[in-house]
Amino acid sequence: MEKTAIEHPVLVVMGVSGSGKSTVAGFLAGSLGWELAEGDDFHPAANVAKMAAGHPLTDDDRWPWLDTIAGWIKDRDKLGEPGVVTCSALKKRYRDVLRGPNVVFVYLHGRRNQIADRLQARHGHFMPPELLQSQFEALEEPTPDENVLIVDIEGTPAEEAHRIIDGLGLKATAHGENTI
Ligand SMILES: Nc1ncnc2c1ncn2[C@@H]1O[C@H](COP(=O)(O)OP(=O)(O)OP(=O)(O)O)[C@@H](O)[C@H]1O
Ligand SMILES: O=C(O)[C@H](O)[C@@H](O)[C@H](O)[C@H](O)CO
Repeated sequence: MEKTAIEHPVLVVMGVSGSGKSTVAGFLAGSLGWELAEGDDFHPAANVAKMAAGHPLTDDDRWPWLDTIAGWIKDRDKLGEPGVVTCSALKKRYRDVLRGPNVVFVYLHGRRNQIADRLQARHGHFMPPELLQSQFEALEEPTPDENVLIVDIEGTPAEEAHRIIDGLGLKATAHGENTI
């Protein structure tokens, strides 16, 4: 996509479980000095329990969660502040809930095997690696008309964040921990 001309963008870092949303969003928000929200924190407890028990969420499980994230995005807009939020946003109709004048999607694209390896190596997270198959089944990749930057999940998280900042024509302003 073109470099963003939006004055206060909210970057929605999206992709299947294990694509690196939380990790990369941390570097992005840290480097840009922008507010960060973790989409997983907006899930009702029942959703987390369901996933932890090995069951994929349904559309009905996801609508209230998406509404909450959309609310966070709108609040940033009202404040005239940029931000970064993680959200799997797997289907086009989920992204329709999140879309807005200030929203730019950043899709972390990777091969299934590569992501499966990362999930196998990840510990202490409620999401079981076995749900990756269902995540790919639900996935409708964003198309170029969706105001999206597509990023391959190659290199270190800091390198990925650097490519995103560059690709969107943004400027890293902050220095310190978790910056690029
Ligand atoms: N660029 C990278 N290179 C190597 N490992 C990475 C990279 N990005 C993320 N990881 C690792 O891959 C695993 C998955 O990343 P992360 O938890 O950020 O994904 P996620 O998309 O937020 O997953 P979920 O949706 O399940 O919360 C983590 O263990 C993380 O440390
Ligand atoms: O839409 C979904 O199925 C969920 O949002 C999942 O993607 C989880 O939230 C996440 O992957 C686990 O951290």
